[in-house]
Amino acid sequence: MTIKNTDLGNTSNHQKSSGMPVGRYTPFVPVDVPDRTWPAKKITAAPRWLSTDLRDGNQALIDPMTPARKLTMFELLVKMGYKEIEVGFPSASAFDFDFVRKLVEEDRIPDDVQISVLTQAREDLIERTVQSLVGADRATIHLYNATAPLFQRVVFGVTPDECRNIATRGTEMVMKYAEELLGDCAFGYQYSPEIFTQSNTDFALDVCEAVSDVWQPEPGREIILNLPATVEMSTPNTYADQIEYFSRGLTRREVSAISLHPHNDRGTAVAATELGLMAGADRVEGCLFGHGERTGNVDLVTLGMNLFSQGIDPQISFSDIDEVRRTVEYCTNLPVHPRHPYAGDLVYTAFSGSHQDAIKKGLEDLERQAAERGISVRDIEWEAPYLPIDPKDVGRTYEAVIRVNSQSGKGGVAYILKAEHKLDLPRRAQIEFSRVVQERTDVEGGEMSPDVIWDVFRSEYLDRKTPLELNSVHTSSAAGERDQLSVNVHVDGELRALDGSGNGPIAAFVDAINRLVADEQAAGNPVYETRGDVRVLDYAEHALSAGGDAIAAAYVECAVGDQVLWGVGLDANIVTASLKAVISAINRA
Ligand SMILES: CC(=O)SCCNC(=O)CCNC(=O)[C@H](O)C(C)(C)COP(=O)(O)OP(=O)(O)OC[C@H]1O[C@@H](n2cnc3c(N)ncnc32)[C@H](O)[C@@H]1OP(=O)(O)O
Ligand SMILES: CC(C)C(=O)C(=O)O
Repeated sequence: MTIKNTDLGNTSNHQKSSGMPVGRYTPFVPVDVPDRTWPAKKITAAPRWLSTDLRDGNQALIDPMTPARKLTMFELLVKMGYKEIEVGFPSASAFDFDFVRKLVEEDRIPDDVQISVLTQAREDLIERTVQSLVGADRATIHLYNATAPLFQRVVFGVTPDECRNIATRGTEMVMKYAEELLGDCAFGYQYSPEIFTQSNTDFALDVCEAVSDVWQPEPGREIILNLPATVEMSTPNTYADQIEYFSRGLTRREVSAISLHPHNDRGTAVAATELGLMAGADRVEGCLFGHGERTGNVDLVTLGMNLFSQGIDPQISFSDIDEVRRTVEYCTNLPVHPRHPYAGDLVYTAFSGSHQDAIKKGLEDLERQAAERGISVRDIEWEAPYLPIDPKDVGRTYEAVIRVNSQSGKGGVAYILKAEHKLDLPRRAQIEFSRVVQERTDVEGGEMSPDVIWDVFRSEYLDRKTPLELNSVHTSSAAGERDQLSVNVHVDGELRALDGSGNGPIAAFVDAINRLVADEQAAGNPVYETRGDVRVLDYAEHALSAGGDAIAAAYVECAVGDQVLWGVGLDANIVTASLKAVISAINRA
């Protein structure tokens, strides 16, 4: 045998330069943490969450939320369990200011919820921001300025000392106006060295220490130091290194909450957040479904559900994920992607045959275990192929789990017949019917809905009335004797009385049919000339439901001449169901 050399080029992997201007980009330089400890850590509890849907999420929308939509979003967040909610940038617009006023004046903030508001470090904006909170029982004022060298040079035109000064002066002004205007309000303080990821970590730490010197955190008077990956710069481990480095270097650590605020520029915000938590962060800021500037803030739904799927309570309820999704779509006017983790339309759906087969077996295994242990499936530890969580835990249904198109196999089709119609087809019948479905999907393309699958099944197995249709059945059997059977059958529309005998009613019925064919052939009836003998090869039956008036399903595999086919019969009487199944196979021949 000769083996052809399939090497297409000189390089080992056949790939060629893209020709794209890669030389314009420089790799990120990570902070050096050779003795990092975070890789060995585990996340064992939910962090403190802050939703910034109404601020970072809102500022990035094509159509910022109207006051009514903002209120709907606020109420959703409260209902889900968020206790820290950034409600806006009050100095940005009358809309934002008025919304905060509405929450305060209409007493819409539950006692266990802390709202926060964002401001630049500019005196007029700080004063206006604090004014928006007058009358609030508690609130957090969040101040930011950029510490990254690029921003110092290009945006602000400041030296590092001046940059630090913007932060400390801003903090002083927040304290001044809050003390002047907020009376009894228990106000908290949050500072963000913006573009933390692009800043020198030592410098960001230095600015945060200076800000803390002004705020003077102590027990009962924490400072939140929020370290934004305003732009996600590199692989998630580099963010975790920055967080561990910062956390270790920070003084007054026990009275400082280290907060993560990741964006998703590289598509790894969720991973960066999880590693950041392992690196010691206490708190996470993000948006539902990852709304927010550019590629979005980190997605709070994925983060929360990732915890849930590990057996850790996210302390946020996602039990009606579709309601959460619908509300967010309404408020943001943007759709959630069908493949969005945990919530997308397609994420609890398998089209492909091998996935459907494995899921069907997995769900059956859970049912079997539940029956053996005498408990509900909902109390069984979840373990199912391809499904990281039970769709029912987020209010989705099994019905949507398996859907059928041209990529589907017998498992999916069988699952739908079982889930929707309680029909548990024998394996070879599954294979046969999935071919029938495949022929349809190959011709028509697209998805075949459970209703259409059922129509196809009925017309293929249950609704055929020619050449035979059962009219009535009489059987008699005595111990040790063969069953005697008399049936009235419509044969091509004409009612005929047939008799047969055999070991059991099915054998007796087949005998009756074979006698009919033999008689007609002997009489020279051309219709029966080529009709072969009927033989039963396999048989299965089950009840469709429990109880005395249950319907029985019978499946009979018959050889009709040289064809092998399955027939299906449904009837309240099991004998009638079996005979109908034989007729179903014959009518299909
Ligand atoms: C990463 C983030 O998401 S940060 C939040 C960003 N969100 C928003 O900006 C939404 C709301 N913002 C706004 O509506 C407007 O920016 C306003 C109303 C707050 C301010 O508007 P303007 O006064 O027109 O200023 P503008 O936003 O253009 O800011 C630019 C000026 O502010 C300075 N500035 C920007 N950020 C800050 C800051 N955090 N602290 C102090 N000064 C700042 C800039 O250096 C610049 O100064 P210059 O005019 O002397 O060059
Ligand atoms: C204001 C800060 C926290 C911000 O939104 C960011 O840096 O992305």
